[in-house]
Formats: sequence, C-alpha cells, structure tokens
Amino acid sequence: MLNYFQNAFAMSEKGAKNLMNAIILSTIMNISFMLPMIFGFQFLDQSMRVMLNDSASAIGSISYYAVMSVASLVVMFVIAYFQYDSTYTRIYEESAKRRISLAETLRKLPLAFFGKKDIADLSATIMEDATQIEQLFSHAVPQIFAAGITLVMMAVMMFIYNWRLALAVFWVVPVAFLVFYLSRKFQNKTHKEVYDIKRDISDNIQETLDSVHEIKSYNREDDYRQILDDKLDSYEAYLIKSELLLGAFVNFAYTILKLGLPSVMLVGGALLIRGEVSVFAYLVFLVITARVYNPIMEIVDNLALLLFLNVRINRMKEMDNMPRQEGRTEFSPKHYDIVFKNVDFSYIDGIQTLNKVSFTAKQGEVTALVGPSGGGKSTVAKLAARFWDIDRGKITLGGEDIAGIDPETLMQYYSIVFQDVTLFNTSVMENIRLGKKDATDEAVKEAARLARCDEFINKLPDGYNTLIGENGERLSGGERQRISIARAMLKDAPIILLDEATASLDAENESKIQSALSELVKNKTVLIIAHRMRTVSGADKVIVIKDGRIKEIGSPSDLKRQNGIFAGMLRTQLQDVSKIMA
Ligand SMILES: Nc1ncnc2c1ncn2[C@@H]1O[C@H](COP(=O)(O)OP(=O)(O)OP(=O)(O)O)[C@@H](O)[C@H]1O
Repeated sequence: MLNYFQNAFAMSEKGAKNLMNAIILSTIMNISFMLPMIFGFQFLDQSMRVMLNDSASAIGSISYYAVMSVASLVVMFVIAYFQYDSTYTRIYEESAKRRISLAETLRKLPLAFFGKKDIADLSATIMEDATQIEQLFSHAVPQIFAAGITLVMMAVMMFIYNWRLALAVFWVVPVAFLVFYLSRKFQNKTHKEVYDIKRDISDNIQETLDSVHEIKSYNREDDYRQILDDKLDSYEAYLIKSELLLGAFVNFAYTILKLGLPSVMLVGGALLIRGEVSVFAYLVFLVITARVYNPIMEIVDNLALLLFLNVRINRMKEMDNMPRQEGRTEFSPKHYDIVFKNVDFSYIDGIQTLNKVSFTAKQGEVTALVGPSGGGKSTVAKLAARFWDIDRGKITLGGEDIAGIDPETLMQYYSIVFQDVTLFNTSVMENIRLGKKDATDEAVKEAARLARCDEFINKLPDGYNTLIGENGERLSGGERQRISIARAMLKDAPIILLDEATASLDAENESKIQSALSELVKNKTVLIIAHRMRTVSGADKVIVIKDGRIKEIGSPSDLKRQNGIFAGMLRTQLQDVSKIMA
C-alpha cells in the first residue's frame, strides 16, 4: 500500500506513511461522528418499546444518554484533533518537501536546460501544481479513502442487518461509479488539453514580457496580442468544455444516487406491509439512506478533482525523471588545462552539433574560438563548464573527466562572462558581490576599479548603493558587461570563459572593456569566443570551428600563413576597416 501511494502520488516514503495515518484517522473520525446517530437510534428504539409496551420507563436512561453524549463529544473532539494534525500539518510538511525536492532537481539539471521557454513551465510546476496537489491532499485525498472505507463498513453492517433493505440502499452506488469510471477517458483527455494550453499561455506571456522591447521596436504588438487572444479564447473554450463534461457526468452520477431513497421507501414499504421488517428497522434505514449518499457524492466530486491531480502528478514525475547531472564533490585539480578529446555533442537527437572536437586550452594561455555564426563556438565554451553532458569523447580539467564532477563543485573554478549579463534589481554593490558572496565592500570596490566600473558607478545617484532596476535596465550594454567582468574579478577563478561582445560598442567603452579583460585574464586558462581580430591576434592559440568541426588550429601567425579560413576572416575584417577609413 505504501508503495502504491508513493508511486501513484509521487510521494516520499514518510509522506506515504503520513497519508496512510491521515486515512486511518479520517476513517476513525467518520465512525466517531456516527456516535450521535447510534445513540439516537438506541434512544428511538427504547422510546418505541416504551410507547408500544407501556411497561418500561425511558426516564431512568436519560442520564445514560446525557453521559454518553458528553463522552462522545469528547471522543469526537480528540479524534478530530489528531485527524486535523495528521491530515493538514503532515501533508503541508510533505508539500514543503516536495517543493524542496523539485528545487533540488532543478539544481541538478544541466545549466543550459534553463532556456526561457521552460522557466514559466518550471515555476508553474513548482508553485501552482504543488499548491493544487497540497490542497487536494489536505482537503480531498484522505477524505475520499476514509469515506470509502467507512461506507464499506456501513454497507457490510447493513447487509448483515437486513440485506434486502441494504440492497435497496446500495444498488445505486456501483451504477453511479460505473458512469463516472466510463467518463474517465474523456475527462483525462480534456484535463490534459486544458493543462497544456494553460502552460502554453504562461510560456507565451513570459516570452512576450521578455521580448517586449523587440515587439515594440518592430511594431508587433497587434500580432502578439492576437496570438495571446486566440490562445486565451481556446483556453476558455477548452475550460468550458471540460467543466461541462465534468458537470454532466457528475450530475448524472448524482441523479442515479438520488434514486436510492425512493428505492428504500418502496422496498421498505413492501416489506413492512408483509410484516418482514419492523417499523424501527424501516425508520433506521430511511434515516441512514437520507445521510449515506452525502459522503458518496463527496467521493464523486473529489474523484473528479483526483483526475485533474493525475495530470499534475504526471508532470511532477516527468520533472523528477529529467536527466540530472551528478558527480563527486571533492575535486581539486592539479592544474587548469582543459582538454577536449574527440567530443561529439548534439542538442537534438539526430542533429550533431559538434563532431570529433579535440583541443587543449592551456593554463596561462588565451585560447580563442573563432568561426562563422552557428559553427559551435558557444557550445564548446558551455561544454567546457559542463552546461550539458556530451554524447561521446571526453572533456578533462586538470586531467580529470568533468563528467564525474558535481557541476556546482566544478563551477567554483570558472568565471563566466557571456554577453547576456543577468543583473538583479538590487544595488550595484550586491550585483558585483554575486561573484563572491562573502567579499568585503572594499574588495567589491577594488574589483569594480579593475573592471573599469568605478567611474560610471561614481556618477550614479547613490554610487555603489544605487538600485539598478529590473535586470539593470538603467545601465548601457558596455556597463553591464563591465559589471559582469567585475564579478569575475571578484571571484578570481582560475578559468575564464568569455564571450566577447558582438554589439558595436563605442570606442571608449570598447577600450575600457579590453583593458578590464586584460586584467581579468592574467595567468588564467582563458577560453574566449572572439569576434574582433584585435582579441584574436593577442591569443596564444586560435581554433577555427565551422559546422561543428575544428577546421584550423594554431597560433595566429601560423594560421595566417596557412592562408585558410582564418586568413580569409582576417582579410574580410581588414577590408571592412579600410572601407571605413577610405
Ligand atoms: N539550446 C540549443 N538547442 C538546440 N540547438 C542549439 C542550442 N544552442 C545552439 N544550438 C544550435 O547549435 C549550433 C551551434 O550553436 P552555437 O551557439 O554553439 O554557435 P556559435 O558558433 O556560438 O554561433 P554564434 O557566433 O552565432 O553565437 C547552431 O546550429 C545552433 O542553432
């Protein structure tokens, strides 16, 4: 049973145990809530005997009922307390664990996994799905199981007491459930459709917000609004369809259940006339029948919610099963050479992005990656830091395969300065301190000075304490990249991965970035995606990558002599410069 709960509801072992406890206590609570009814029947039985025989007196037993009523109230209260604790407190604990475990999963996913499209989806799963699951587990799941168990117990007792009347009460139950069961397939399908389109809309909104500048600058607002409107319309249509379908099946099941009471009246009446059942038993069955369908309706209602839960749980399991990156956490390389040996890699099955890539980026040297757009330069740089795991071959750092090293451990040795700098809506000081969380203010300022940031920071209204707005929107492209360089300075990691800015920077900004970079890369293993020939000419080694393969490799002067792709690229850039100068 524990295993079943763990698998079906994606729970931890402790969570499954707590759910079992919640079900048991909810069942005991349901039974305890019947105590007043049992005493009521006892009282009714005794009163009827008094009325019919006129011999005994009911007065003497009033004190018995008073004591029993108080006792049952106490019992009900105590059981309800424990039931509440096990159902709500423990289930919220499980839900907190579930969120933490999802966040842990995220930590172990390849860094490059976090493409924009997935982020809305991931946050929806962590927040919205986990909340829905939490609510259903506290408000519905234990109750459904408990109501089911209580109902079966009541049915057994009633069948033993009078099977014909019990049959009149319960024949409707399997029919109602059958209707519901048959509707499962349709409901699952519509729930999945509603869920998918909702995720699609979240992605769309996220994408629109992320690209709001581009959308506005290309006057694409109307197109985007139209796309979103269409998706919202279809979401609404699916939602209505799903609700209607659910409403139709649930109400049909309710209607069938409602036939139970007239059945008991008819069967009980006939048995009474034939003298095969006492007035008391008939009354008892009528009272029970009037009450017994409420928990059944509750089960039907909650079952519908459980179907929806299924879709969400499957999504969580999917996340849990995503390929994780793990490895040992003790790692101190003897040196910082990065070696690629026959590396094959594809983002998408069947489309090979890198093919037999082999090279060494030596400690203390600058290795420049050059080549046409889409050739695979960024991919090489990202693989060097284990953003993804490779398909074949080997990448080593200090002679050790990075595939066996925990990505977080590995990352301590890398500073990454890419073009898409992420800045947080906090002070400049804190944005730089991201490079080393325990750095003193002085150390942050020193890094900022070396990265040529201090002069623009000093011009900000509050200097280092200025809030720089959502994703640093108050800063220019060059300033943002210099902040990123300052972070890397502060981190002072032995390996630098650098994507040189492609955007045209003004000459002053460019020379500041260049001098900041030359400070940063001193005595480090540097892998730079180079776009400017000035950077390439200062490199120790140049690797030309085209169509995922290394085409040329050597010092800039060697490659110039070879008169191949690199020499061609040099000529093109020189021609461009001379055209401008002319
Ligand atoms: N996350 C991804 N999923 C699928 N394909 C990708 C992904 N990232 C890159 N690619 C593809 O891999 C190939 C190499 O891309 P990469 O970004 O490494 O090239 P690049 O040489 O750095 O290009 P550029 O100079 O334009 O940045 C391209 O065809 C690109 O479309």
